[in-house]
Amino acid sequence: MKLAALAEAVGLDAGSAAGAEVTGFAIDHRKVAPGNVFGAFQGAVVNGEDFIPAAVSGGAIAVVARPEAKVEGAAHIADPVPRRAFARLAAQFFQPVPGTVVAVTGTNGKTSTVEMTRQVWRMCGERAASIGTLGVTTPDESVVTGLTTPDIVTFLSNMTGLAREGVTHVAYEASSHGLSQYRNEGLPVAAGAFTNLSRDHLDYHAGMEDYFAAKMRLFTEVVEDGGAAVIWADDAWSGRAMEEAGTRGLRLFTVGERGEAVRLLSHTPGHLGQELEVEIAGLRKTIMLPLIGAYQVANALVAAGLVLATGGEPARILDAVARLQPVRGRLERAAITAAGAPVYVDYAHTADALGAAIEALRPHVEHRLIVVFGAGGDRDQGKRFDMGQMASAKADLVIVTDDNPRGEDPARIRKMVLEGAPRAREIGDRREAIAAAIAAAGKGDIVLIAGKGHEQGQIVGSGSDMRVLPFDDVTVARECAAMGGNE
Ligand SMILES: CC(=O)N[C@H]1[C@@H](OP(=O)(O)OP(=O)(O)OC[C@H]2O[C@@H](n3ccc(=O)[nH]c3=O)[C@H](O)[C@@H]2O)O[C@H](CO)[C@@H](O)[C@@H]1O[C@H](C)C(=O)N[C@@H](C)C(=O)N[C@H](CCC(=O)O)C(=O)O
Ligand SMILES: Nc1ncnc2c1ncn2[C@@H]1O[C@H](COP(=O)(O)OP(=O)(O)OP(=O)(O)O)[C@@H](O)[C@H]1O
Ligand SMILES: N[C@H](CCC[C@H](N)C(=O)O)C(=O)O
Ligand SMILES: [Mg+2]
Repeated sequence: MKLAALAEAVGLDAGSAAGAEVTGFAIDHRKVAPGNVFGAFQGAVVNGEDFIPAAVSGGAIAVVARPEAKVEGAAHIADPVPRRAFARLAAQFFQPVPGTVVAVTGTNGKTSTVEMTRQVWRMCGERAASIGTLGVTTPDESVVTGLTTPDIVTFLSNMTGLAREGVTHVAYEASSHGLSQYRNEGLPVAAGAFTNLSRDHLDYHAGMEDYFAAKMRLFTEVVEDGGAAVIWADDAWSGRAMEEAGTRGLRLFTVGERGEAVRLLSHTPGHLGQELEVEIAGLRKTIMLPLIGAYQVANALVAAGLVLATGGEPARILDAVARLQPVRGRLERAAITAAGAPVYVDYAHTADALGAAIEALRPHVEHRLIVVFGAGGDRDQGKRFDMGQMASAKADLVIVTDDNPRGEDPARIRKMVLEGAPRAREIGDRREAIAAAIAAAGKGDIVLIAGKGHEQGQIVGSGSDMRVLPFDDVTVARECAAMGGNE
């Protein structure tokens, strides 16, 4: 493919490299191959512009960079927002892509929603995939990727790979990091969904407004013209999200008790799931959702909204929602203790999520709800106090432990959590904390182990000292439950 053709399609000037043949795209100079276009971006750690000479010696024919960057020996495709220009240009190269692509943003519920969207599509007969924290899940396999949102080159090449495998429908997770770094876009996105907004990632974003603005790029820039916005209507930020989508002229699909496209009329928690009365595009039906917790209703219905917005049939969508399978590490029932107390593992790692996970279990608790959790190191510190406070307000026994301390002193992280939960027990070692919770649980109690969900390791140290110690909450819960005994 000639660079001129790719550039013209997105209104960029290929300059001296117009006639050159493009062989690929790279954002890391170490990955540049002859004939590649290099994206030089100012990053959080280093300035990619410093690697322009190395990229050119590696064979880059053109460099997408700010107008003020210095490029010699290759064409300079100058743009004040180089990450965006690069995404648009690269998307011209990575073809074909699946015909129906949707994205989900929000503080909590993205992974669950993309996974449920994939399931609903599959049950409606489509070849569907999802991309997010759990990796890439296709009709044939599931591949763990490590990051929720990969870099733009990996993202677009994954999309092309999926299209070549015959996947026609993809739901992907658009994190605020991914959105603010233009890591997941360029290709036509038919619909975007917003689940909710609450405090997280304020180590990276300047404040809640900045965090919200990053998420809103999904509606203001990423979704294609004439596309749809699916919005959970019952969140404090929903009104503003609707305004943003409305200003852009997107087709609005609101979901929830206040939703119009997908309205939740009632939900009654049962032992193994919940009865939902739902109205979707005028069709009213009562279904059994085979999952517990109000938050899973929200995610299931936003998934239904996405399928509806991309042409799904209401009756088939509701049948599919009634057959949804649990999402790994989201209120996953891991074990039953010797005393008969169920143990759940959940990925709640914000105060809001912790509240939602505890509330999900509350209707099933006869006696006490025991929660074990910690907070991640080298991440938003302000959420720690809030998480402590939420847990102590809503649970009966709180045990504060470690969760990926990374480069921080774990005792200091726990102290910050404990400031919000002064009556909590502190047990740093996560296995011991889980064992203590399980030993303390009697008949009628429920244990919730929060924060790690599907994660397979405890991340300790940073930089060259970083290690991932194998750790799986579900396995540890089972081992501790099998040991039996009360404290
Ligand atoms: C803070 C952050 O998000 N950093 C991400 C970001 O880095 P950056 O652009 O700021 O990169 P940088 O390291 O400063 O480098 C700047 C540029 O120079 C280039 N470079 C760098 C070094 C070199 O030798 N040569 C070179 O060319 C880099 O490729 C980059 O383009 O872009 C990189 C490539 O796209 C990401 O791998 C990296 O994620 C790091 C590893 C990370 O830990 N990110 C986490 C916080 C994250 O993004 N998490 C969210 C989940 C959040 C949620 O679920 O809510 C996610 O979406 O995964
Ligand atoms: N709709 C929701 N409302 C409130 N809390 C939720 C909702 N959905 C999920 N949660 C909570 O958030 C946790 C994480 O859910 P999920 O993995 O789907 O979210 P995510 O947005 O992908 O998270 P991450 O930002 O880490 O990728 C769940 O385990 C649950 O505790
Ligand atoms: N157990 C985890 C959850 C992190 C979720 C991730 N999406 C993020 O905040 O980047 C931690 O705090 O380390
Ligand atoms: Mg996720």
